[in-house]
Amino acid sequence: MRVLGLTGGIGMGKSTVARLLRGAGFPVFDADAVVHAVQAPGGRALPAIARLVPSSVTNGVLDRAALRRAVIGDPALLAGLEGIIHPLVRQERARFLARARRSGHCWAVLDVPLLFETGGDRACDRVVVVSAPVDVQAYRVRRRRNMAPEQVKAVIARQMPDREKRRRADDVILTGLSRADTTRRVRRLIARLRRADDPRTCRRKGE
Ligand SMILES: CC(C)(COP(=O)(O)OP(=O)(O)OC[C@H]1O[C@@H](n2cnc3c(N)ncnc32)[C@H](O)[C@@H]1O)[C@@H](O)C(=O)NCCC(=O)NCCS
Ligand SMILES: Nc1ncnc2c1ncn2[C@@H]1O[C@H](COP(=O)(O)OP(=O)(O)OP(=O)(O)O)[C@@H](O)[C@H]1O
Repeated sequence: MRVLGLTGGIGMGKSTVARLLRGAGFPVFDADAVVHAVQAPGGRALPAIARLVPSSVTNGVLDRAALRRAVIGDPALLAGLEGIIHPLVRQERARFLARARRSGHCWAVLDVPLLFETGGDRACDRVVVVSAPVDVQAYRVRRRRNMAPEQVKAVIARQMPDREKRRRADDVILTGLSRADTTRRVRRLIARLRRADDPRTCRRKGE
């Protein structure tokens, strides 16, 4: 089995590409979903987050917007939060890869926003970077989330610059045009991935 890393800056269209790959039968690990799960009521990260930023947790429920406000612009606090979250994400990722390997898939996809920043690309055979022009990125993030422009800037500043990600990528999927165009680009990517599959060693169940 080979591992395909999928990454890109906030709002670049990564989740959209992940959905298309999942729809084509690829097992996809969603790091953001793991972050959300460990931060949900009863989640494994909650006690430590409540100690780190006490005002963000009330009656066992995390206020993500409050946590975001607290950590954005406070690098030490964000590093503390990442220190809580990233080991849990790594654990879940290992479980996911073991499962995908056991079931004999040709490819497993790791959808991780901070793939390069956390060295996760070292576990990948290929890395796909999802990218769009910066003005499209800013527009999407503003429209979808209730985030002030300076918060958007702070998140983007924390992430590796898009051009650096594209430089390190094996494939780049541009999402600045229509959704139909994004879908076509992902189809072409899937065809490239499958060309190198060896049906004697893996299966394409549903893929
Ligand atoms: C700061 C938090 C509370 C904000 O929550 P919110 O619901 O507003 O955003 P969400 O979790 O959906 O993240 C949206 C996007 O923000 C970006 N982002 C999130 N965390 C980080 C980070 N630590 N550094 C850089 N970008 C980040 C990613 O592009 C991500 O896709 C949350 O993102 C969090 O707990 N982050 C720390 C964990 C982390 O490093 N996550 C990144 C994925 S491994
Ligand atoms: N051609 C396109 N391709 C991909 N996404 C598009 C396109 N046109 C508009 N969008 C929209 O852009 C937004 C951002 O896409 P998506 O949620 O996939 O990004 P993301 O990189 O996962 O973002 P985040 O890091 O914020 O979770 C979505 O609302 C999506 O519907």
